[in-house]
Amino acid sequence: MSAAYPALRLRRTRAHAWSRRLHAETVLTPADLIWPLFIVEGEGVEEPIASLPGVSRWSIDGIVARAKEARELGIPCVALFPNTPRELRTDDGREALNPGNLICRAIRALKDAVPDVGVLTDVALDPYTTHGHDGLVDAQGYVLNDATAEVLVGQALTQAEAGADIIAPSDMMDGRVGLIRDALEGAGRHNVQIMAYAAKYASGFYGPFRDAVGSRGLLKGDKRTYQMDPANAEEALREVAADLAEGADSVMVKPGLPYLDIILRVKSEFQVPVFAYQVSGEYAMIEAAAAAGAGDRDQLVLETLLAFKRAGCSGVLTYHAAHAARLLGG
Ligand SMILES: NCc1[nH]cc(CCC(=O)O)c1CC(=O)O
Ligand SMILES: [Mg+2]
Repeated sequence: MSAAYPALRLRRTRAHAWSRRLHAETVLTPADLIWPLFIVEGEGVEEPIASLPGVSRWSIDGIVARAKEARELGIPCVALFPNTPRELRTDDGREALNPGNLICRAIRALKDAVPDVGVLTDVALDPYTTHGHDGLVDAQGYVLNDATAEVLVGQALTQAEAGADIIAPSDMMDGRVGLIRDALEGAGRHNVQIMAYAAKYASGFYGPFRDAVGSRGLLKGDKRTYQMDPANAEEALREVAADLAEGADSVMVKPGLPYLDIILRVKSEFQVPVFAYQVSGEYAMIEAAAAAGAGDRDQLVLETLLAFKRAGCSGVLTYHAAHAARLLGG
């Protein structure tokens, strides 16, 4: 028997609900959530995504409705991902630069109808290319860094001109954050933020997302020459340091749960706003577990989201955002 016992009873503060609330070290609120939304052409369209049960692609009117729902629920920001029509996808992804493309029309509609909800946009070419890669590929299929970064600058400016509040480069090219920051400053867009997908891993958890944006069947090979090796943690700190030095306002770790150690290390090393992306495969895993009766859905959702807060995140991108906000009384 320990000498401290019975004076030390850690169970004492857990004995009542009011006391557990009083002693909670971390809180999760709707304000911690960013809601990713998939856009499709048309009017009044909702297309359910089979590998992402409960998540749909919406035409722009539906996206506006979701953003109004976000505002009601206290969710501060939505993230947009277009499913570009197949005939507009090219080897060079040039549709990304079209000011009238699907995502730009959605941004304008949102900033017009729901200006007080933040709009985050993904910068990468994969929803626009015929090969499904995030950048330009050479004859050997290698994704070119500097040539891609140049196009991404144009994509970022196009989104910013349409009204995007947060530019989120998810491509993992070296140097692109600095180039995008310079271009935004040059265009007078001083208050457009950059949330860098700084530590983004070559993950098996992105499958349902690629269905959602329509790139899965197109993707040639994998993304291991630009996304990070899951074996590496120190390299994630270098990635974060580089993006911060280049002007990122916040950094992201992606996927989420398998990389909680990275979140913790990034937060302790840099003391900057860190976000996690609880990605599509993680969402699907929770839904599958709940459907199989392996766990209670609501509890799994709130417990995993709270874990990101505990690890040091300022917020989380999650497909469960609306559901979680409702559970939290938003
Ligand atoms: N640049 C593309 C991008 N932006 C966000 C995700 C994944 C998000 C998810 O799985 O929910 C991906 C997929 C990828 O890198 O292949
Ligand atoms: Mg980098």
